[in-house]
Amino acid sequence: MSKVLVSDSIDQAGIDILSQVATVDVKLGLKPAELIEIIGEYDALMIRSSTRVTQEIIEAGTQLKIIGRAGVGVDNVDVPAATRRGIVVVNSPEGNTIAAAEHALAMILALSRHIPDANASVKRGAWDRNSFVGAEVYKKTLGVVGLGKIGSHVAAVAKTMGMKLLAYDPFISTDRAEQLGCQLVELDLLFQQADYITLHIPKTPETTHLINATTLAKMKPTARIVNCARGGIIDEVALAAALKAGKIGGAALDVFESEPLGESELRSLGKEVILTPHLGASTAEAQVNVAIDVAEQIRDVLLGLPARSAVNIPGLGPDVLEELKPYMQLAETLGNLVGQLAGGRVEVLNIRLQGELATNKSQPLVVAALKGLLYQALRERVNYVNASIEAKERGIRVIETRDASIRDYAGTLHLEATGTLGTHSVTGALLGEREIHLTDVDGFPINVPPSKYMLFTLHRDMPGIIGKLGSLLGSFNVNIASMQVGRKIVRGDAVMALSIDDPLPEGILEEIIKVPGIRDAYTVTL
Ligand SMILES: NC(=O)C1=CN([C@@H]2O[C@H](COP(=O)(O)OP(=O)(O)OC[C@H]3O[C@@H](n4cnc5c(N)ncnc54)[C@H](O)[C@@H]3O)[C@@H](O)[C@H]2O)C=CC1
Ligand SMILES: O=C(O)C(=O)COP(=O)(O)O
Repeated sequence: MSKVLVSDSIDQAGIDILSQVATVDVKLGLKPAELIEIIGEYDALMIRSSTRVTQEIIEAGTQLKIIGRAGVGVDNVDVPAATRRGIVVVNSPEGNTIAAAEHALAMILALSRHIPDANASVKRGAWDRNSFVGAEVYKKTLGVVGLGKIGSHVAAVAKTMGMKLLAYDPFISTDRAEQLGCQLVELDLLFQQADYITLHIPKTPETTHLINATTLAKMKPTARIVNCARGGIIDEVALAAALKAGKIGGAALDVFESEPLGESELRSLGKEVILTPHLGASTAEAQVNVAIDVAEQIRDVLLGLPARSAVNIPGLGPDVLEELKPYMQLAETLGNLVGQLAGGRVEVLNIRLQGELATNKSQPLVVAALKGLLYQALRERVNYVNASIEAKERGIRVIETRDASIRDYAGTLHLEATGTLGTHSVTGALLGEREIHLTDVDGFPINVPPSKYMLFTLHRDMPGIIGKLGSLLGSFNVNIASMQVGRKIVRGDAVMALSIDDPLPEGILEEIIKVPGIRDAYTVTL
């Protein structure tokens, strides 16, 4: 019989499901060393946010087949390490959406009416009505950062309270935002105009310390900020300083850079600050939902069936996978590339299967292309199972075509993304030992294997331009691994594709665009 270790507090409904197929041990509050010592005995690990599943733990889990996160965020799991070891990581993407959204809404109202401090004062025996005069949310502006599942529900409820809604989410279409009654705006405008700011984004390298001394300085002195998403999106030291200096009006935090919250200036602040111990998902309903959702997936995987919300393994049959895997990798790379060239909010994705590929099953390739396209928005949380739904929810229209007559390579895949910043296209093929090659960028023929860090320029084909770009990159200590120019006519427009050894330093793109003859430049990380 399989063995499952439950190392965080999970609703009994989940334990009951697991017990149908496995011996279940519930061991809460294990220290990392204790977990490492025992994890080798288990086939599955079920957790919430308290257990940190590090690479060391994953490597000690020699029998592990699945890690189930009874909740949304998998940032406490080293997903790449699990993937490398072939361990499926599953979560419950929707089980606690309402709970987290309602907690954020409760925070907005509690901040506005000083409910926690007023309550504490009455319980101390006082009857002080003057210290707790609040503010109404009616007709105030709410800035929603991240208009995904939780952000959308917050927006819908806030709308019914009479709030004006601004939203920032570079991966959501204008149509989708409008359906929710939100005006999509740039982040700076949201910071300047919002009376309330609520964060509903994942923690990624781009969102870490998104709220810092500089962005706090842009907010109204009365602005109140709520974080029920992830600790670390707000720089807590900068927030405490801004609150003390009266640069913003208030803050309500459910999540912290380090949990449990240790020594913190935030604890010493008054009624303008509300702190809760990561309670967003802690409702009876959500805990039943996530426990059942994840326990069912653990049960299925232990029985050899696919999981419905795997964050790291395709939910496709092994036969299809074997045959299409190299093309799926091609589709995913092209999706990721064209999404970055398009610059964020893609509204239409055209996928054309060309040559021999035109007779193939297209669905897995479409899903893989969407997974690549959404990677910048969702990171490890987008997978082959959820990519189509996630794209649909973001209002991305997918158009699929086939053209067997295009025969410059055996089979090529062509992706064209149209977004708010224009249209870009890429084509790729598999060459030799199934090696991915880019064969066209924005209509210009090239032939380069993609690399982790790349720079593309659109320029006029004229003498000296390559040298100028090379010297400019050299002056920023950027090492070029390979370079190729694609052009249609001599001295006409051309595309340059450069593979570089490291990410491009900040500020250099602006310098590149200033080089005479260069019209545009894009940097991508694949
Ligand atoms: N406090 C708690 O107990 C809970 C916290 N959470 C957290 O709430 C957050 C949101 O969860 P969901 O709505 O379920 O996720 P979701 O994936 O449905 O939505 C996230 C949204 O953020 C957007 N986004 C990604 N990068 C962005 C960026 N740089 N700038 C602006 N928008 C960006 C995405 O396009 C997406 O629409 C996650 O961090 C999750 O871990 C979730 C449940 C409970
Ligand atoms: O689902 C999430 O992302 C959460 O943050 C909830 O965390 P928890 O399961 O309550 O420890």
